[in-house]
Amino acid sequence: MAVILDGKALSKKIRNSLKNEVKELKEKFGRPPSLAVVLVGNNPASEIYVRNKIKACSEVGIDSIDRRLPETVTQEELNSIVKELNEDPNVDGIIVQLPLPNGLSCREVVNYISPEKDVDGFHPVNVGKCTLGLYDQGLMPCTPAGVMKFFEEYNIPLQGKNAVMVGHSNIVGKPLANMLINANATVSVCHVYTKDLSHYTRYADVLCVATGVPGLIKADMVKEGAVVIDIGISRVNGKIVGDVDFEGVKEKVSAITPVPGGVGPMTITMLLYNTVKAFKMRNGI
Ligand SMILES: Nc1nc2c(c(=O)[nH]1)N[C@@H](CN(C=O)c1ccc(C(=O)N[C@@H](CCC(=O)O)C(=O)O)cc1)CN2
Ligand SMILES: [Mg+2]
Repeated sequence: MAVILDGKALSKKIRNSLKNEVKELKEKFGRPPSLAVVLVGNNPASEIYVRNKIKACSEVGIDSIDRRLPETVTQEELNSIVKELNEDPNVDGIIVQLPLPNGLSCREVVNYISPEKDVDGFHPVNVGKCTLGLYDQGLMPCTPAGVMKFFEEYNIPLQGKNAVMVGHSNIVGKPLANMLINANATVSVCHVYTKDLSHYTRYADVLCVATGVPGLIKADMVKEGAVVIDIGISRVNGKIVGDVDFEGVKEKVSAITPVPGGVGPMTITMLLYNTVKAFKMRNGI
């Protein structure tokens, strides 16, 4: 029987300890950590994620600033709002919810965020620190950092294991592949152009999948006893599903994340974690 890697339970545990830490920081510094969330336009999924982030902040005592901007905002206006937030001493973390509407460059605006307030870990300075394994010196991207927390919590060894990352996005695939390399796994990165995907996936002791293709990974594509991390989220007939055929694959593997309730909640938990970390780093602790 596979162990179901429970992102809700792990999130609860981390959020409880953050709540205590936030209380102490507030007593010591006179204000709690604060997160600014910038949302452009009205993508319904983004609105839900932003609402969940703000609610999660308030549950642990983190202040939040909700900046809603119309779809018609220009790149210059968006950049200058980020600049304002960079200069606001009472703001510790800044995120720009993705995806942005067509015509706005995500890379340009992310490059405007001060690296020390970049709690998504998307700025090139933080990407560099992630690649170098300098985790304590910067802010690491939330979803990959959340995945690494599963390995820690469930004592899943990585050293010398064959790890396969399916998906090479800047926000998940590339940083997670680097974190796995830093943990001394032997890492292969596959993506939409990979020929014979199952040649790689069948070889994986640890299989991480972040493609957004529902049900891409079937039972015959995974190794017996593997650990499977499903980072995909799609809506199929109103139901939220991952990239892995959970029902089939769970019979064969030693551990697997469900969707929903696996990696998703950890993304928001690590955002809270990074906001507290940014506050502490900005206050010299
Ligand atoms: N600026 C950012 N934009 C985006 C990020 C990000 O980390 N930073 N990641 C995704 C969306 N995302 C957070 O923003 C996110 C996605 C999913 C979940 C989550 O908890 N999923 C639940 C299911 C929730 C549902 O859809 O009902 C789960 O898997 O259990 C949290 C955060 C893209 N944009
Ligand atoms: Mg994410």
